[in-house]
Amino acid sequence: MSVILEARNIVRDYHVPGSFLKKAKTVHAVKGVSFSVEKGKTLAIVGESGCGKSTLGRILTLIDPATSGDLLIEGKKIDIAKGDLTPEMRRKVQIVFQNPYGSLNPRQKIGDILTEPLVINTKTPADERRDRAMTLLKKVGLEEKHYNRYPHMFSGGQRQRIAIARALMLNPKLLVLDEPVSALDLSVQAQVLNLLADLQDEFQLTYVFISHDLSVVRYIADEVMVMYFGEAVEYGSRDEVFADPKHSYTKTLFAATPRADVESIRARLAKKKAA
Ligand SMILES: Nc1ncnc2c1ncn2[C@@H]1O[C@H](COP(=O)(O)OP(=O)(O)OP(=O)(O)O)[C@@H](O)[C@H]1O
Repeated sequence: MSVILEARNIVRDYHVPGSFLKKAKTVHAVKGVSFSVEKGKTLAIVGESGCGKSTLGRILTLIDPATSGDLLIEGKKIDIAKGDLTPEMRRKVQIVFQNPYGSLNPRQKIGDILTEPLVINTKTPADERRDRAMTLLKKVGLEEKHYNRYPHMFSGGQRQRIAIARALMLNPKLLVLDEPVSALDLSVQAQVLNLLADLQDEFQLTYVFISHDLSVVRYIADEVMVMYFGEAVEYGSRDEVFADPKHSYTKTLFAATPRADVESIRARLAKKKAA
């Protein structure tokens, strides 16, 4: 199995300037985190609000620079302090955000939202851009007629499908999924998670799945990393971590999590394993 992404000792400090009433301070959001993800696999990064998981997700997609550490994409080292990715490297990693209402420009038609990454990053001719957008619309369970509609005409689940299609337009190797289903109803969550599993199979995608929801993580992850105050306190295969959590924080986290109705995801994964 080939490693698509390797993160070595990633650190991110935020310097918060002082004011008349408050002293300046440094927030240590990520404190030296290392992990790797193999092609076609899903690493879930779990932890409660403020543990640094979104910061890490933004570093992986180079939206946010790291203070120090190394990031290797397909073995090639990226300067993450500068975030100077070549267009080719930038295409390899894409992100889907939590909020399907905020992440799509309300003034753009779906066709323009989908083709924009190709306009910005490639010289793909207009007719090919349109063809690719149409193909991906169908792959995510939408229809060609949706191409000329606006985001407000879609439900939350459909908008997240559009955001997933947009992330796939550049044919990436790795998707960072930052709480991609947390804003959706449970039944819609299951549909979107099943879609992600199908797309992963079809395109051999690698996922970094950021979530606070253990019941979702349990069914989609191959590997799990639990973060606590900027540190990775647990890291291993899903079965190991769930069967035998080592850190007291993980034990507390697991004990406090109700099981959600994710039977369809469980069935989908059982089928995948049996195949
Ligand atoms: N731009 C910033 N400036 C200063 N501090 C920040 C900034 N962004 C994040 N932080 C701090 O870094 C820490 C980690 O934040 P981060 O958003 O990564 O956590 P999280 O686990 O993703 O939480 P959530 O799920 O609520 O988004 C928090 O203490 C947060 O307040």
